Amino acid sequence: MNAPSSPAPSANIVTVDLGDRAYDIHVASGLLQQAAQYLAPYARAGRLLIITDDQVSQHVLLAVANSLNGAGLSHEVFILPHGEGAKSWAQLERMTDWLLEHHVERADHIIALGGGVVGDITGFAAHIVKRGCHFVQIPTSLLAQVDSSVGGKTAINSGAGKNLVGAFHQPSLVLIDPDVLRSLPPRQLAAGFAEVVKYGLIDDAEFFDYCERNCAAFFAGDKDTQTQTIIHSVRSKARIVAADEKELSGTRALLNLGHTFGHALEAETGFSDKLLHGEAVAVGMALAFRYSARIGLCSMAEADRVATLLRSAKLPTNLQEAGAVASGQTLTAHMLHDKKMSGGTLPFLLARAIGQTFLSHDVELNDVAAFLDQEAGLLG
Ligand SMILES: NC(=O)c1ccc[n+]([C@@H]2O[C@H](COP(=O)([O-])OP(=O)(O)OC[C@H]3O[C@@H](n4cnc5c(N)ncnc54)[C@H](O)[C@@H]3O)[C@@H](O)[C@H]2O)c1
Ligand SMILES: O=C(O)C(=O)C[C@@H](O)[C@H](O)[C@H](O)COP(=O)(O)O
Ligand SMILES: [Zn+2]
Repeated sequence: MNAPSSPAPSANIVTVDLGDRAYDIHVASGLLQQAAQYLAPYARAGRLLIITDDQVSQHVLLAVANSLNGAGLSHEVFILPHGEGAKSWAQLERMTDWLLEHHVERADHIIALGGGVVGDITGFAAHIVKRGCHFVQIPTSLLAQVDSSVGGKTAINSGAGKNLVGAFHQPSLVLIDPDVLRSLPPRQLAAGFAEVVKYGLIDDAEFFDYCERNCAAFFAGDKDTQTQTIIHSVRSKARIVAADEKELSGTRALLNLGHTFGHALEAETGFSDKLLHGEAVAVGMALAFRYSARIGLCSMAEADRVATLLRSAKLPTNLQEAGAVASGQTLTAHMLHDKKMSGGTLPFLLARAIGQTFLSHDVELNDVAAFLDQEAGLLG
């Protein structure tokens, strides 16, 4: 069901154009105070099931709860522990048991209120409970607002690696209120900015310029800059997802820029708050550009420009800052679990310039390992 919702007068709406699974992303300041207006069509018998985490429940839940209460809608809340460790079989089992105890029905919409962790695991639970129900994304971290809430990649991590058990399952609606970023810790804001910069690096050099010019205002909390940045990012993501929903043609794989390196670093640091996903992606993108320079695809000046912007957002750009100084062989062993692996080879996202990323099928993993040894200072 794609229930109609009357947007707040000032809401910006971006549509993810996926035919009968199309949905809208509403972006507006103060949206959560009006959550009931958007969620009422999804409340079966006047009740909603909300999944959140133990930090978001302290900072954001009240605004949503007040809105629902004011509209006479009841809700039940399931609280995950915060952090990447919650994307686990154990938490998925707890969550699905809870949903079943609360008599979730196939036509129901579960509400994911939180960062990418809450969104990814809730989306996956929605995909499997009763062989598939629906969900609404209310992303509360910058990373979730600009990236994870859009596009329907849902997953948990497995012992073998990142996001290895999951499904494509699109949400029915995405509600983004930039105001909630006020309570987001600065380190988490920076982590989300890495995925923002990614859109510039993929195919939008002009947006990369915008990020350079507006980075200071963004981190100073300028509301207009933050809102425009979020809107531009979700437009990019919606466009790429609509072109290649299930990552079949290579277009959506562009969104994986920096992630082959990044996921290996997250695995090496134990999927913990030692290295956040966005931080791992920042290091991964800097590495992808330096590797592209090493093999003569782009200039080192271009790679330096990427690292400079990431550093000005206080993001790590090398293995030392990531706390993941490991041998090339160790890191490339993690990469063998990458979901892009095909026929025993791993395509890599490389770049000819800022805004000119492409999927290369010619990369030798041994050469990547040698590059990483050099980056780690293990070679002369
Ligand atoms: N599905 C996708 O397309 C996709 C895309 C990118 C990332 N991801 C996944 O998203 C996850 C990372 O997401 P994330 O960076 O949002 O991490 P997260 O969900 O752990 O949230 C970051 C932290 O901020 C807290 N938080 C969130 N919103 C807050 C707010 N408004 N105020 C105060 N605290 C708040 C959370 O409790 C958490 O501690 C990773 O697992 C990554 O793999 C998925
Ligand atoms: O939506 C996509 O497609 C992405 O690749 C977005 C990434 O930022 C995100 O981290 C995604 O989960 C990584 O995809 P995966 O397929 O490698 O798990
Ligand atoms: Zn990512």
